[in-house]
Amino acid sequence: MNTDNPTSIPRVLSIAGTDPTGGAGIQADLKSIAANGGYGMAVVTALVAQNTTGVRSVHVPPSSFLTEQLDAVSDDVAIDAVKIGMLGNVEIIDTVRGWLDRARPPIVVLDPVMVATSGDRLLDAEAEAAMRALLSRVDLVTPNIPELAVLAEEDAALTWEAVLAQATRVSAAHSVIVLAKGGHLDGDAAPDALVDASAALSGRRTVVEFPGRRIKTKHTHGTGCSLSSALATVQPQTGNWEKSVAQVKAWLTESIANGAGLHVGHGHGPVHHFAGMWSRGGTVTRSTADDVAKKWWTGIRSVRDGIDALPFVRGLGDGTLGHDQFSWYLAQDALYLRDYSRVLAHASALAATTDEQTFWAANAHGALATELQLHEGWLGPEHTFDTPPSATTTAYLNHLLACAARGDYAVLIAALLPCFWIYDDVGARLHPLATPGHPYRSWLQTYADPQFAALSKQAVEIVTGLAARADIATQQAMWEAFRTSADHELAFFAAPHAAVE
Ligand SMILES: Nc1ncnc2c1ncn2[C@@H]1O[C@H](COP(=O)(O)OP(=O)(O)OP(=O)(O)O)[C@@H](O)[C@H]1O
Ligand SMILES: Cc1ncc(COP(=O)(O)O)c(N)n1
Repeated sequence: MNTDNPTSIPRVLSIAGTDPTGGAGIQADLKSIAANGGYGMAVVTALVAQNTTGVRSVHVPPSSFLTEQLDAVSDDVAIDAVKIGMLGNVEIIDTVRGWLDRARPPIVVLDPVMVATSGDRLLDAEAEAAMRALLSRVDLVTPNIPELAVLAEEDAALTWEAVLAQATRVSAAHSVIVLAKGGHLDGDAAPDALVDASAALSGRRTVVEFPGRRIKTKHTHGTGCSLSSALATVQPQTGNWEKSVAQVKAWLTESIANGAGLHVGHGHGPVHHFAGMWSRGGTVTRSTADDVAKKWWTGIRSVRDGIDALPFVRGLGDGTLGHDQFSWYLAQDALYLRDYSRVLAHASALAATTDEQTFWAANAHGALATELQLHEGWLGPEHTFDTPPSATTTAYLNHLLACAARGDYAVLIAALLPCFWIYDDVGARLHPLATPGHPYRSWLQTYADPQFAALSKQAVEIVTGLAARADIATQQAMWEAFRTSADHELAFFAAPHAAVE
């Protein structure tokens, strides 16, 4: 693993030929790298006029220009892994080998491209020895069955057992890990195997097999390119070739299975590199926590305006609120706080992280130790719970307790949020009105507590952060729970004037 990379996004360079139809070569590599979580870069060895039916011609730029491209990347960018694909001829192989010796990238995967799926040669016959010589500079080589035979200087293996034996000889002769690929086998299986003659794989085994089912499709153009570039991307993330192959094979199998759905070309079409990502993650840019916060806050604007316009809130601000109404409100609020604290404790019990567990537990404690104590100061400790709960108080608490009982953490904390956020917002407007002589001065002054504002901010961050990461259905359920609590907040502030003349 490259410890110099301050992010978890590996910077992966593909050195390969082109495919203007996007299914193989650097075009496939860049898609594979992106699909597997890497930042893709590409240096072109050869421009290939090809499509899904075959190769028409190959243009190889001067090797000095290849050197310039390679140096342009390595002079500037820290490279975490390199994937090497089509090299074409001896001069290109030598140029890339010289650059590998200078740049010394930490991980090198070689797909020894020799013949395209269409049967067209992509490597000069006389370059095969140079390709073998390159093996000592790479960590992993990914030959298909015919390419493995060329590397072994033997005839092509006819059975999977013969493939594994041949791969073992190549691994031993060139001190390289071989990923032997069964894509060219007949039958229902499409196995692959990591073969390391130095037995450095886990359990000191020489061969680790990855069984696979053959998908009935003709759309396998670029599978080798996609596999090798995905491995170069995943290996810096796992640091373990067995894990990397298992992960990449699962991704590639899904991508092969969905290739036909792309309807690209009349021959061997490409694989669908983003099949899994698009179907499960979607292509729409997801909302950030800030976006969710803005959307929810705007969504309850009418509730907030309604609260500001209530005689209770206005009267509390200008001091005209009747004492009976204020006492009635305090008594209901005390009842509310007692169960609200229980629901906060429930959120703490369900929290996925200890930070959030602590946050909700601390607020459960705060609701009793700080807020309820304040009410006792006004009502008298012995009378705090004298009053029966009003229908409004019961309705609000039932909503919170039901969310707790259903046990969905995301929905529960969304339901708890309005009590932080709306209270903090109303308080910010009320506390400057605490002028000397105001009958509720000491009450209004409690709204000025910067600690509560900080807790409210933190609650907003936790809830909207979770909503931003949640799937659409959960996000919708969170919004519903949040909006319902906001409606209960409005009803709660309206209730004193309905109950007391
Ligand atoms: N029909 C298939 N079903 C499932 N997996 C397959 C199929 N064909 C190839 N694979 C897998 O795709 C990867 C590439 O294998 P393959 O042996 O075809 O390499 P390749 O010939 O170098 O590929 P390319 O088509 O790019 O030349 C391997 O993991 C292999 O198991
Ligand atoms: C530039 C380039 N590199 C590699 C391949 C092999 O891929 P496939 O065997 O699937 O055609 C290719 N066709 N073109």
